[in-house]
Amino acid sequence: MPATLLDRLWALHRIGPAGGGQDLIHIDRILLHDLSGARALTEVAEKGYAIPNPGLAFATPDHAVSSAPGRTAETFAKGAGGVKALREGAARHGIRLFDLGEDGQGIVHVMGPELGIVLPGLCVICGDSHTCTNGGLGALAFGVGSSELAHALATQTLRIAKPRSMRIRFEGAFPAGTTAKDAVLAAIGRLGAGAGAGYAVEWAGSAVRALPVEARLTLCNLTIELGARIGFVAPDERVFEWVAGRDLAPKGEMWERAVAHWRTLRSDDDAVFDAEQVIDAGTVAPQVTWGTSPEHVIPVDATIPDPKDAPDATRRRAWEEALAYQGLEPGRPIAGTPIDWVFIGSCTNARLSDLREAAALLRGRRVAAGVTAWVVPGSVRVKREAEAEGLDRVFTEAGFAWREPGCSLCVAANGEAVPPGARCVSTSNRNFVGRQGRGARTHLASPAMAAAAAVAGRIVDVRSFAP
Ligand SMILES: CC(C)[C@H](C(=O)O)[C@@H](O)C(=O)O
Ligand code: SF4
Repeated sequence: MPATLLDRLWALHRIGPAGGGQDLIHIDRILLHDLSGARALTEVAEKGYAIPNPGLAFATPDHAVSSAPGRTAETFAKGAGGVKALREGAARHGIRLFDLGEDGQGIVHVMGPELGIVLPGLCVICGDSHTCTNGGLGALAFGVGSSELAHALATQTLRIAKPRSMRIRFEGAFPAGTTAKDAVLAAIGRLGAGAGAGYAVEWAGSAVRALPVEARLTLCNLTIELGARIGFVAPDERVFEWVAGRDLAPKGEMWERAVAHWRTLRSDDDAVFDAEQVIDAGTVAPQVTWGTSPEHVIPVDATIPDPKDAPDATRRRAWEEALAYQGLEPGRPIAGTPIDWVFIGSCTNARLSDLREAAALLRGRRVAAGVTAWVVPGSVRVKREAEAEGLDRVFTEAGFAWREPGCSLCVAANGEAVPPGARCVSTSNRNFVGRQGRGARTHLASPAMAAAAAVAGRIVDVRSFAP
């Protein structure tokens, strides 16, 4: 029987049937952050659970911590309780914590792959919907609730139904100026924000195989915005090279054995998927969202859609509401829309390669008057590596603020927010109503598009900006 990569990953972790159509599966790594991770550790304490394998869990604060230079857990007072619970729970059980100011701290989905906590083929959970990011390394990774986290901490298992399989292939080559962010936004735009519900998505095709590893993390990051909890790319030699030498990656003889195993993690050529989509990579232009769902996305050289053209009444109403919230008029080009803020950050686009792409656009240029522009590196490592290359100076000389690692304006859960009515081009993954602050208007785009917008003071086609 030909097998999909999902079949293989599932078979590697399935312990047996758990009733009700669910399986009991083994969990290899558990990641804990200052919101859901702190809640899970509190639940563990309340229920009196033991954590038999603390070496398989890792913690870091990222969500409700200030990104201001010199920040501590107390800088954002409302977040301090979560950080305290994370610290106390980690210390009590011997779970490794990458704390504020320490090497390794960062957005949980950035630091996990970076430190080799996440490896190809592992089953990874975190109390966070963007855990699917880790699929970029070929891991089976998904978000869970904090009670499930507590259960997994106590038992190293979870009950879950095997999802159906969907393959989305980008065939051909992406044009110049098109990034993984544009590819996944375009897929969500064409297929819809609910298209992946109930599926695990394997991102495949020649254009995906050609993507660098960090771009695959970006691609998988937005799988949840397509409605699928799980997304992955079959791991290949590029991934093994990227993982090699990381702090917790296997070494020596164990490395050789691991790579031999990882090479088996792929779908058979004749595997059959429950659903399959093929997108011509050559048709994907740089994207920008206009509305309040990631599916409200258009190529940057397109016009803002008219609700009259919506495919049904539900979407017509949604489009009208989105345009009203965003303060946009249908039928006008999205390029040229004046902006107030730019945010380069988040688990989508705050790795070193993302900062390099943005910095390449900014050398010798200045942020437009009236635009507030922030870079929030994804982790302490990203920040240090960027500083070693002088990227921080490129950003600050252009007029960007260079801040401390965390989620920051992606979710505005740390006291930082885009002001009401202000328009922000953001490299994050969600443009929901109020996501970046009450009344804030978000336009999702790639790091290069965000940098170009900062310089122009308006939404602009990155292809008209020669580096
Ligand atoms: C706060 C957290 C649980 C949440 C998530 O699950 O994704 C956040 O990270 C987000 O991106 O909205
Ligand atoms: S950066 Fe944004 S999307 Fe990623 S985990 Fe943090 S809040 Fe969620």
